[in-house]
Amino acid sequence: MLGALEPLFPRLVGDVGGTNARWAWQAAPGAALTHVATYPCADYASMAAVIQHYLAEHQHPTPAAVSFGIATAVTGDEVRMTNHHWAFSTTALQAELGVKRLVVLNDFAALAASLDVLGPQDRRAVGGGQPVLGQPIGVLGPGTGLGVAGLVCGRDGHYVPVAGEGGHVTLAATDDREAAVLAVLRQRFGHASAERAVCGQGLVNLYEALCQLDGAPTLRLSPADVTEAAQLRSNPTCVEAVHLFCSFLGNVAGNLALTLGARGGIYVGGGIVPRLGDAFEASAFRERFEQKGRFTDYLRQIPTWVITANNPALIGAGHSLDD
Ligand SMILES: Nc1ncnc2c1ncn2[C@@H]1O[C@H](COP(=O)(O)OP(=O)(O)OP(=O)(O)O)[C@@H](O)[C@H]1O
Repeated sequence: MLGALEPLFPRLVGDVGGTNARWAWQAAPGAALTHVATYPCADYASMAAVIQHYLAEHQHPTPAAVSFGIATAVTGDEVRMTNHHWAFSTTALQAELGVKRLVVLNDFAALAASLDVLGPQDRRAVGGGQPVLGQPIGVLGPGTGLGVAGLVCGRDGHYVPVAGEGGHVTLAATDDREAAVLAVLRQRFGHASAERAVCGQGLVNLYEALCQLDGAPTLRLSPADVTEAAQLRSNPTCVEAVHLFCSFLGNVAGNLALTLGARGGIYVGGGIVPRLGDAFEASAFRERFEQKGRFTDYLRQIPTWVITANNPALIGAGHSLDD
């Protein structure tokens, strides 16, 4: 029989994406997370280096336990990031840090692990629908990549995160313009996955595909340039790129809801959607989420929320040390 895990404190919890590594400290059971700090991954040679930098900067002792979510599939001791060059062995990292317990999990599994404790103040609804208690929940979020995970409820009422690599599912079109854009992406990448359109670089890919289709000059733009030009309405191709981004995200979110039977709701996380502001609510996201033929009524009942809580994945990483 499995015994309960010894509660180890103090703890370091983290959320490591392709661009940013966020860390926080939890001194004792039930204590709030403190010393939340974000570091650009590109500034550090390795995972151990950024952790040691955080601990030194905040003058923390060696923690008893460390848990972090990371943007990749975690399938064994060797962990290699999808959108960044860091790779490490979990056992070697634990030895290097000198901690009693180290938990490494997929970043969206960590985010999923926080969802059942989020309250109405931690999310903003986009569209209608009501959550059904005890039913599966889905979460997806465009950032450097596109993270996707689920949360399913066991017979004891306890929710368990399900990690997957749903960002790499094949993207589908819902109209002729999307089909034309997909053809360009397929030509360029071979496989046009959801992540090729629905992430930071995806915004740029969409913009460039539209320029190619329309025979327009292609500017060298960053993801932030695309959303800024769309917000200012200074570049119609950028406006359309953001429109397609939201449309594809709605389509993928609807697919996730159908696949999981996510009548507990779908959450949208990641760094990009909150930056779109009100434009996201006014976008095609919800319409595309619901637009699934004979299952439109089913999807209409499912709420979709944008996560507004600060650093929920850090809370989820902490929960993972107790499970
Ligand atoms: N204003 C903006 N509009 C659109 N995209 C932006 C904006 N600012 C930054 N980005 C893009 O957001 C992405 C980073 O997202 P996020 O902050 O969620 O990072 P992350 O957690 O490291 O990512 P991930 O977990 O997906 O690996 C980058 O691709 C960046 O170019």
